Amino acid sequence: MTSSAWAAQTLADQETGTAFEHLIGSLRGLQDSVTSTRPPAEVALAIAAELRAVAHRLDEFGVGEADQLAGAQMDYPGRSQACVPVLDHTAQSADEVRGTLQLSRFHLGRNGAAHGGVIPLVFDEIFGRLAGTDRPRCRTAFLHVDYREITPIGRRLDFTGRVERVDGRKIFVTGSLADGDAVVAEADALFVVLREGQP
Ligand SMILES: CCCCCCCC(=O)SCCNC(=O)CCNC(=O)[C@H](O)C(C)(C)COP(=O)(O)OP(=O)(O)OC[C@H]1O[C@@H](n2cnc3c(N)ncnc32)[C@H](O)[C@@H]1OP(=O)(O)O
Repeated sequence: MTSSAWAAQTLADQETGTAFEHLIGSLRGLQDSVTSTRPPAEVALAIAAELRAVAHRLDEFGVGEADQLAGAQMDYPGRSQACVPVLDHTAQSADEVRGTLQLSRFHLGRNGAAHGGVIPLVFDEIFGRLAGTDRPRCRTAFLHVDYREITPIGRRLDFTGRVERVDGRKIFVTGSLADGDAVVAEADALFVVLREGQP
């Protein structure tokens, strides 16, 4: 069991946490449904009104960042964060991670290829969790991505991440994303451990 510097600042009771994760799962599904359909105007307008009503229903439960569950539930593969693709870790230590993820229509760029901006998002998530495992909180100073081939949506992809070197506050990491035998993207990044008082 590893501990993360990004561990939840807010722990919900299990019922609340699980229910919130269901809510995020439904939101992910909605993002895909909206992206992959072409409803007639009256249907689109009716659904838009329903979604505004849903959002309004949540208004009374607004909280500040320290109390939000989104992004803070580290026990769930997507940490209840709808912006970031769900990472299913199969191996995880403070030095190395492996796992799988699947991008969906919501992440589409064009012609079956994932949006180019999604790939660094994925690497930042993989690397950020890795760099913060059993270490103090750190932030991405740089993140360099090499796009080797298009990254397909709708297929299970393998990811890796590895801490190559730690030099004082600097943590250098590398990683890859593969579709079967084909490496579709590689990345390297620097994370810097935050000093006291740094946001
Ligand atoms: C579960 C959650 C997972 C998701 C995690 C997601 C993580 C993120 O995305 S964080 C958000 C994106 N990143 C940011 O917003 C960071 C913005 N930048 C900053 O806050 C600062 O520039 C920060 C903290 C990175 C470094 O600033 P600071 O603490 O003052 O460090 P500083 O003293 O300048 O540099 C420390 C060392 O790093 C090096 N360094 C800093 N930035 C860079 C860079 N871009 N390139 C190369 N080296 C760098 C410096 O040269 C220095 O090296 P040395 O010690 O050898 O002299």
